[in-house]
Amino acid sequence: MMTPAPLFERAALIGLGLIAGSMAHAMREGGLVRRIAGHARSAETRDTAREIGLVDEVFATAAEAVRGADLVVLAVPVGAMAAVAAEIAPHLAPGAIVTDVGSVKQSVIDAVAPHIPPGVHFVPGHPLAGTEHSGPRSGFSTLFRNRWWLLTPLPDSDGAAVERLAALARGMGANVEMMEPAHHDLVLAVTSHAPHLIAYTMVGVADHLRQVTQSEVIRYSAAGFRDFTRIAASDPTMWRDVFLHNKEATLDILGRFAEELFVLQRAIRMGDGQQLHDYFTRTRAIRRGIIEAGQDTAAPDFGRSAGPAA
Ligand SMILES: NC(=O)c1ccc[n+]([C@@H]2O[C@H](COP(=O)([O-])OP(=O)(O)OC[C@H]3O[C@@H](n4cnc5c(N)ncnc54)[C@H](O)[C@@H]3O)[C@@H](O)[C@H]2O)c1
Ligand SMILES: O=C(O)C(=O)C[C@]1(C(=O)O)C=C[C@@H](O)C=C1
Repeated sequence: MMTPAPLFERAALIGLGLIAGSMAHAMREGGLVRRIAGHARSAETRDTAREIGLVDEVFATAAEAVRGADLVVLAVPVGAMAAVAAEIAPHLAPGAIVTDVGSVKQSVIDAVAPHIPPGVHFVPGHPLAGTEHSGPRSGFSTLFRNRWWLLTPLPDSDGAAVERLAALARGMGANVEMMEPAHHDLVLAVTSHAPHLIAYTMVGVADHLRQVTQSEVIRYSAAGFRDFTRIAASDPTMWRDVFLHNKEATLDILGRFAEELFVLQRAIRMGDGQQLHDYFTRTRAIRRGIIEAGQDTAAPDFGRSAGPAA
């Protein structure tokens, strides 16, 4: 059988961490891109990338990496997108597709779009897949399998560029959907950003209790809390940037969360077992609905946390 032609001739991955690394593995495995160039700021990351053969060529500057690329992927923390876009702008090839994988969309669009020259297509995106690990050794080819890859094209985005990028995401095993950037940021504030902040907080509370009681609180943690510790081990720079760049939506959701928490707190104080039971019955149905719809993307066989450690 003939192997289909690659979708892109030359990809440039800017930032060689979990997401770029996983893309490199998946693009190679699927024969989706002919050559892959990469840029990392630190010499240590560049050396590691060369040592493990993560990409075909490694460059010390983003400007060099994007030269001649028909696909450019910005895979740096959200707060670094503007500076990277400004640096690469004069070096982008005409007709190139620029995308990003940032966890927040509107602020990335505001930061990147003004730098994109005419004739270059910017199509923002976000793979809903990750682990608590980071760095060039943490990527693995199955990360995106059966996960969503949301694209948030701009009103004037080129349809053919959007479709080519969607084909790339599908080639890596993802399911592609289009979404408005502001809606994306609200949805992710509920499903990802606020939960991460809650996990960080719970682990902080347990650590504080450990200090106050001088006891091994965390050592005896049960499964539920262990899941919190996994999430709370996620990259500090990435998550600092997510909260600073999805401020309004996250604060809105945290406000709603606090209201619900007070309702349950009151039910416990009042001994209102019926209210607690009704609430938990409703949330159990939501989880069961997700599983019945085949959307349990948290299952281990979808690669969540299954990748190598950083
Ligand atoms: N980790 C996840 O679960 C996940 C999931 C989906 C999307 N994302 C998004 O993907 C992007 C990358 O995240 P990751 O998990 O791969 O992080 P990572 O920490 O594994 O990799 C990021 C890389 O970017 C580099 N970097 C930082 N600032 C830079 C700069 N100014 N110039 C060049 N390189 C720079 C870092 O040194 C690092 O190598 C982020 O925007 C994040 O929001 C992450
Ligand atoms: O599994 C994890 O470690 C994740 O938290 C991945 C996760 C998520 O919240 O689902 C984290 C951030 C992203 O932008 C996308 C995916």
